[in-house]
Amino acid sequence: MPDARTQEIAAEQRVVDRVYARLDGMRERAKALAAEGHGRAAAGTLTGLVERDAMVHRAAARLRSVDAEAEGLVFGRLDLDDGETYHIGRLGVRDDDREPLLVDWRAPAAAPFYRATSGQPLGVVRRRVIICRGQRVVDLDDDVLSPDRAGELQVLGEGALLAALRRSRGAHMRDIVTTIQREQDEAIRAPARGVTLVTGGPGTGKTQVALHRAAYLLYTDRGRFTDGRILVVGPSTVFTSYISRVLPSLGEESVHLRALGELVDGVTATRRDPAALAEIKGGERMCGVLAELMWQAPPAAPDRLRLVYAGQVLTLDAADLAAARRRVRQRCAATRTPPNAARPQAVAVLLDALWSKVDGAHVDRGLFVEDAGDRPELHRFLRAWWPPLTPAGVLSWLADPARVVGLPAQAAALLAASYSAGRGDRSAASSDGGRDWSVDDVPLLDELAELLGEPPAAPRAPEPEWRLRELTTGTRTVDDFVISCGLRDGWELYAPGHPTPIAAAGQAIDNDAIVAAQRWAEALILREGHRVVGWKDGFDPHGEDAYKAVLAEPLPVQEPDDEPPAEDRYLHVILDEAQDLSPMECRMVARRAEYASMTVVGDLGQATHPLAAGSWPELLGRLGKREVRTLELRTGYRVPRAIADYAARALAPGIAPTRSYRPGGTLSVRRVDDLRAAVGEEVRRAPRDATVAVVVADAFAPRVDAPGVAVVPASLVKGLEYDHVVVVEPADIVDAEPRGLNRLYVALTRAVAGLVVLHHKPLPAVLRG
Ligand SMILES: Nc1ncnc2c1ncn2[C@@H]1O[C@H](COP(=O)(O)OP(=O)(O)OP(=O)(O)O)[C@@H](O)[C@H]1O
Repeated sequence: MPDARTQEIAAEQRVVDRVYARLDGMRERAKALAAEGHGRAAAGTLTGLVERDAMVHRAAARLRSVDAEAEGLVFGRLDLDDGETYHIGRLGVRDDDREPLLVDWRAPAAAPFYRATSGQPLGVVRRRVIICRGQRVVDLDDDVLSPDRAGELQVLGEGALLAALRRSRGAHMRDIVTTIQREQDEAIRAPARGVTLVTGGPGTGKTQVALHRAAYLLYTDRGRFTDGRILVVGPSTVFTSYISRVLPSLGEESVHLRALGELVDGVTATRRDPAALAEIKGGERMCGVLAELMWQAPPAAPDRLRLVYAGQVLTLDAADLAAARRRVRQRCAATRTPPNAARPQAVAVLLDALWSKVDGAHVDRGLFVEDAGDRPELHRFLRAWWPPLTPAGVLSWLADPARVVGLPAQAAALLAASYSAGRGDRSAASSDGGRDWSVDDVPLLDELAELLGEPPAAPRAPEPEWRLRELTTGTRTVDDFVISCGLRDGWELYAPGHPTPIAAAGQAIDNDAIVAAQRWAEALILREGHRVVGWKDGFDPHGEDAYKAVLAEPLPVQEPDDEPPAEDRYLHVILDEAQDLSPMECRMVARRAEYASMTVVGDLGQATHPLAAGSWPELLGRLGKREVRTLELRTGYRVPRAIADYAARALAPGIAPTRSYRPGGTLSVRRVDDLRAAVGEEVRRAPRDATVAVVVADAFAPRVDAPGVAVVPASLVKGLEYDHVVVVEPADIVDAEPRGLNRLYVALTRAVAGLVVLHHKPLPAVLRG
């Protein structure tokens, strides 16, 4: 006779088997639907159901393939005081009669699984965590909620939580859907609108909350948020790669996950600049530097323009051209025209400047403008003097310190040096590929993209002929389009409301060939946004020799779209490690969050950027967001108590240390003579299947690097965790940058099981004693 526990496991196994059998049925239905092609496109509930089945099936198939080790689809059960029971899983599955077999963990009915305590049972009498390996139930963990245990239970599903915490780290973060804790659940299920700020110390699950929240939002409003409308931003590509499996393991893939260095299309920046440079590039003063820079002459711009007109050689020298460039900028400032849309202004200013060089009152200005404005040599000159600009091209100009306007000389020199020496490419015309941009450059590229405007798709045609050739025969307007055999040879086309012809066909069309003239007029009318539906004879009230009146109707007008293009628009932006954003990075994120609600996640105690905001209101102000609901996570699940207490010595004053839930952990602090040898020894000593990281000051990394040792520069360790961490020479980490102590705090809070601190120099004062 099997014992009670074995029987319970067998009962849960039957439920799990039913769920998988049902999923197989859904797969068959989805396959049949695909085989029928689009024949079943008819709308209706049945189609809706089949679509949903196909979607659930796809998600389930994905869940199974993500991670062979993943806990199964079914992981929980709630027994309620009214006798009802629910099984809870990674997605919702219904049986043939539409009765729920499995409740999605994000559904309201599943909320008590993460919220009920003995003090506040929410109708729950028992919460059960079902532990599966694939499709097999291997264990159960029950919480019986009863009033006499009120106040006793600190965490939900303690057995399952401890088991989860004991599992060794893999290369990727795993989801926590079976063991989400109450305060985490409140943050995950907070309403989507406005700004939700989630704060908490290292290891309190902020990143997990951010990712589970993305999955939650997709569940609650899939119609709105699906197809890449949620953006998750992390600090580095190492970090985004580390967390990249969590959402797929929750069955969700349509979220955009990007590191800060990847927010601008076509750029993948992974390198960070040293603090002094990051401080210059991250400051809002750079907006002014860039706004000045983009109006400067491109490095390859010619400094002389020569044009022969009516036997005269007209020349604009470097000073004339510099003055012309200033005038173009003035004209553009008045109309807020960006440089990439300013070619017409550049043409007009150059023609003005050339006209000022023409000698003789007998020359007609209109004829001069018409002739000179059409000259190929003028347009060749313009292509080099006013080329379309790319953000990458313009940013590279900063390699010349003389171009940096608005920064002290020392900062300008430092900035310029970062773009020379093979970094970047000074040519505006070349493609952006292959440049070694730093993460700190990306907001500058983004800013420039906005300032420069889109380059015109094709070179602008010179001023239309008809505008330059206005007739002086007095005012006439017509009610319809009219082609008229005009005062001069050839045909003229009049448009309703225009006192002068909008086009003249000159000699090119034979006056007798009316059909040819009509075809010519038709093409122009179409360009004006009208369609010709017929021709009729009439008479010209103005008395020209011959005429044809045209019947035309407007082309359907496309309603202007108030909303920006869909691909530019995120509806929710989740920002992890937000404490570290510079003002320029905030501007870059704010552009993407203009139409979005936000979840901002971070820990001021881990702020390492020299320009990091001093408070959350300051950071939210930089993001242009105000209304905010704040949720704080207070319990740490990563760092064992002994290590957390030691790390807290490096915590900035005024910030409360995190209460650690994780048991165990070892800490060792040693002074050694040979750091390299000691590091090697520590790495060899670590358990075979454990993840190990050696964290060192960035500049020190090459000296420790040795075969088999995973050396992580301190600047890249944020957000990551390892079973064992060896922190090498804390004094170097602290001395490397203005917020070195915060950096050290980050490094000391990465270990899940063991922390070893190795030093040769004296320890920083806060760690002594
Ligand atoms: N409810 C939970 N159940 C199981 N594990 C959890 C839970 N909450 C957090 N963890 C684990 O704790 C570790 C830290 O989580 P996470 O990285 O999300 O914390 P964080 O607050 O973002 O940390 P940091 O600020 O250092 O980046 C992870 O291994 C995570 O899986």
